[in-house]
Amino acid sequence: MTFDLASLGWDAAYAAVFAPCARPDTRPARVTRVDRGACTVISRNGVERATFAGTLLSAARRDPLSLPCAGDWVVLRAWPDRRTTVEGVLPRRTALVRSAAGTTSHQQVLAANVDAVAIVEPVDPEPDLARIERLLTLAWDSGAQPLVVLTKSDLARDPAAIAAQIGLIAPKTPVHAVSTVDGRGLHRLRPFVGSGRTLGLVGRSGAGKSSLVNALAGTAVMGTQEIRRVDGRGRHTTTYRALIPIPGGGAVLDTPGLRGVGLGAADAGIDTAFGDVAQLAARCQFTDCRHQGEPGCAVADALAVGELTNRRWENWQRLHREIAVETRRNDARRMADDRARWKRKAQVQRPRGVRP
Ligand SMILES: Nc1nc2c(ncn2[C@@H]2O[C@H](COP(=O)(O)OP(=O)(O)OP(=O)(O)O)[C@@H](O)[C@H]2O)c(=O)[nH]1
Ligand SMILES: [Zn+2]
Repeated sequence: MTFDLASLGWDAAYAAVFAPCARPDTRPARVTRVDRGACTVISRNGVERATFAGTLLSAARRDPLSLPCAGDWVVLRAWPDRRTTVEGVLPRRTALVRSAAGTTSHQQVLAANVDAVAIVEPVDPEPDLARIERLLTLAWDSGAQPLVVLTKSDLARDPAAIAAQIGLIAPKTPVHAVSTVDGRGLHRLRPFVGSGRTLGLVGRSGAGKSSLVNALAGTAVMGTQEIRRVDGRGRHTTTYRALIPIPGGGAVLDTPGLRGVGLGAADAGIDTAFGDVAQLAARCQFTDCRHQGEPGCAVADALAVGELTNRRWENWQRLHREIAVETRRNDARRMADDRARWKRKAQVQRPRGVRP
């Protein structure tokens, strides 16, 4: 069986980056999931399992984000003893990165090389606006096009009205209400999983991501919550990320239900996700306005007339603080890493028996 990698997004630009690694025993592949220190990939030969090359593992000690993750294009190598290894990861075009809950210093790539990121949020119970804003910030920072998918719209009386409301907090972002029960709205998502295109899904556990994957892929490829509930372990979340090819189309990349999503250093995302607030802030009389009662503050004026809600303003401030703290922490860690590296280097270079 040969698999057409172009349907998964392989193109001339990826081929050009891969070219220097092209050898009779190497081939390109896309990672569909990572678990237990190895990964499942799709190459032209179809689905394969591969372990990580030693060079990859030692690079990961310096930069954990460099390890392969779902959606990555990688250089696969076949060994005479039938082992298959991942030798390298091609540069990511987009990367959805979060800071793990609690340990904000630990970052994790949730999805690589997705063209669009769907923030999946149910209409019932009521959508959580702060969570949507947080995930939009992360999505804009990834480099991919965000969209909001409101699931379970069969449970709402007026899903179009809810979508319009969400549109107000999601500048430049399409908002689609869908239902996997009656199928409404799903056709609007088709273009995002057309041939060569990959749609990433993020959202809390139970938002309806697995059901969406099944509806888009046309088969029950992902276990939904109902199925997992009977496995007796009481676990409700998808434990692995998975890139799933869509028959006749591209792919969808599901991520596990996220509880705490730290923003990391997603400063590039926040100005777009909150484009309206950024524009307001730029209109303040003083360029260094802190929007805390200074004269001529456009933010204060907008809050006074209700053009900007207190809820959105407070969330913007919260997310901004979080990014600032994380950026400082990252800088401090980078400096400590650099110092440690220099120290090691100095020890290696110092001739034996010579004391400084
Ligand atoms: N009424 C209705 N229920 C839905 C719809 N989509 C999903 N559900 C239900 O919502 C629950 C959660 O759906 P899942 O698809 O498992 O949610 P998930 O986001 O994949 O959850 P995790 O795998 O834990 O991340 C299940 O009981 C589904 O049957 C929908 O369109 N309408
Ligand atoms: Zn101001």
